[in-house]
Amino acid sequence: MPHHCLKTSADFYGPLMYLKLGEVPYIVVTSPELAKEVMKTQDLNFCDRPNLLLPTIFTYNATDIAFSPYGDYWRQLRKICIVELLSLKRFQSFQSIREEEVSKLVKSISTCEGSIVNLTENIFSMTYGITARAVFGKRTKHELVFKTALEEYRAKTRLEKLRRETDRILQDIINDHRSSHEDEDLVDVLLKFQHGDNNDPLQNHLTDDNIKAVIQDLFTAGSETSSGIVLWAMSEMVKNPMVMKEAQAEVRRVFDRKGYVDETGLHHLIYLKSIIKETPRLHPVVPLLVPRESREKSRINEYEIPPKTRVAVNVWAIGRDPIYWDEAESFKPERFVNSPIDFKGTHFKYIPFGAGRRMCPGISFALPNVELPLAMLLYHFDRKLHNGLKNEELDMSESFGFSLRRKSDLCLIPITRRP
Ligand code: HEM
Repeated sequence: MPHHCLKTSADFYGPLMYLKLGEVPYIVVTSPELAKEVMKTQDLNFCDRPNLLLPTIFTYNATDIAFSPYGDYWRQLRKICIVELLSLKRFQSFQSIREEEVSKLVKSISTCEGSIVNLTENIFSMTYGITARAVFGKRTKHELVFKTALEEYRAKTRLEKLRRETDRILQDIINDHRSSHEDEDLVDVLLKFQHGDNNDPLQNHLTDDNIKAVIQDLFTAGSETSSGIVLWAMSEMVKNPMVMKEAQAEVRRVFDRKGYVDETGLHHLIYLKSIIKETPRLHPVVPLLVPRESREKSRINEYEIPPKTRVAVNVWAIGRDPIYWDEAESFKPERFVNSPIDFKGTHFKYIPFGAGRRMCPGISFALPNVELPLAMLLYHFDRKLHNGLKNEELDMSESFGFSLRRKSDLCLIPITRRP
């Protein structure tokens, strides 16, 4: 795991390391102070993205939001993303989609009472389902093919063939949207920016390829990451039964009168929200953040940093550093109850969504996709491990790809407590 090796090196060499990978200069940052220097004090210099092979193939020559170079085009896309695609109004409009998809998950698990359920597969399908409906609407017949193609991208196989396949699917989806006008989804919103009647020349010139690049971003960033947090949180609760018990008691206390879980009561779940904060401290799904690149020659402390130096911030190592966290390796959600630390990228010892100009714009979209399934699973089911495995024996090994996933699927036996 690169983030493990880099932590070991940082323990020896210190929180600012300079590496050359072949000809490519890299700095690796492993402290909150230096993370703040890079992502706040000198954010304007370090907010470019490097030209990487995989995103170039995958995201139409890096014309998406996450990998496009800093400049007017990125600024414009980011604005569309924040004001139009991921706005509060838009997020609220997808509430019923989220509730329906999570209820479907609960129903499907209930039918497997007493037998082994692969929660990893189920959670990924649920978040793909929510994202597909939000981005493509109901109209797509391609969801499964698109999802499989993304999985294969993750395995980095048959890249060129896959790129052609996903391109064909996305073009089909765009064409379908041009010819039918049902409830507005995110593809419809993006299409408005092709033929908008506003005066901004850039907004009128989003090409089909630009739109496809943004769709890929929303799909990958929206599904992989949220599923990852749900599964890591559930795994930590299985390993720490007292935490599970307290979370379950809270959810049932809040929702028992109603008899079911919906989004309106989620704000009462103070302890569950702390679990959701504690999870990416130990298991950040983007452990080195998305690489940045410096635009000019600069200095950090007494060191000169050349232009076009790539930057990795080891969020995974910072989250486990005993200098900044008591009992750093233990899963202790209590540390976040009544704590001012939030996801907004202002507390640099805790930046699972990044910080600064390139910070994740999808936080408010992501959180209900994590809170709602966890609350529903805790409300309806108790669970046990199969093969007589003890809680503390649950394997927590990681697999590194687009996001940091569990290496083995999380499989549990559900016991229905609230039908
Ligand atoms: C638990 C869920 C999520 C986590 C942990 C997460 C984390 C991150 C991180 C660490 C970055 C890089 C930040 C940096 O470079 O400083 C990022 C960027 C990004 N995320 Fe998220 N993300 C999540 C969910 C989402 C969702 C739901 C969306 C959209 C639907 C989204 C869209 C994006 C985009 C477009 C970028 C690129 C921003 C830019 O370069 O300007 N993310 N995310």
